Amino acid sequence: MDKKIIVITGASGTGKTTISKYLQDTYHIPSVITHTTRLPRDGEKNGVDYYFETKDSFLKNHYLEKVEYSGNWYGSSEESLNKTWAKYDAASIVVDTKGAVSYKEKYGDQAVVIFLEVDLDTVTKRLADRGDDKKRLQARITSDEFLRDLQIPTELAGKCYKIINNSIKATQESVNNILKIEKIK
Ligand SMILES: Nc1ncnc2c1ncn2[C@@H]1O[C@H](COP(=O)(O)OP(=O)(O)OP(=O)(O)O)[C@@H](O)[C@H]1O
Ligand SMILES: Nc1nc2c(ncn2[C@@H]2O[C@H](COP(=O)(O)O)[C@@H](O)[C@H]2O)c(=O)[nH]1
Repeated sequence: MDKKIIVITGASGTGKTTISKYLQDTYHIPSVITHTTRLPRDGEKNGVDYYFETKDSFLKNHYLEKVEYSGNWYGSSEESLNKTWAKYDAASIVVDTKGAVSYKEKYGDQAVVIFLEVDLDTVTKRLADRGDDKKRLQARITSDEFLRDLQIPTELAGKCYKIINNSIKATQESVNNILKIEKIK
């Protein structure tokens, strides 16, 4: 079987991490851990949620793609993906839409892109309920990157699955169907 990378994208708070956890828990599809210079949120652990980096240590790694998002750097490495593919046929990764475009361009049909959409009021409430710091939340939801990621980028038009993540149950059903269509599980 061709190795697959399930690229989960969409604006901050649309449920990308929730879906990657669902893939891990239900289908044993592991998530490729990415690197960031942002500080950990309550409960986040180094090597589990992210590799947390300083600005200096971030620059020392080699990335397949890297982006600046709302004032912090994020990057993912080809080496991490290849290590995961050595053990599993499918992996997932959570990235912004710029990262998703990079994966689609590099991996073509091997990259199954899922774009999550939630309306602005709902996503703002979910981020506040998640416990995001009020000042940072305000900066994030007004950032160019957040506003850009509310819509599918033109490069991915017709090349990704869109799920409107209103109900978690319905979203999980949509994910199950995508895995069937893509013959992943
Ligand atoms: N369908 C849903 N209904 C209600 N709450 C949801 C739903 N999906 C996710 N959530 C909640 O919304 C919050 C944001 O979800 P999550 O952290 O998965 O988003 P994200 O896209 O990974 O965000 P970020 O990019 O900022 O890391 C979480 O508290 C999560 O539990
Ligand atoms: N292009 C990439 N985007 C990434 C990567 N790791 C995470 N992300 C995305 O950044 C924003 C902000 O994340 P947060 O955890 O601070 O809320 C979000 O859209 C992530 O999906 C990466 O390596 N490359």
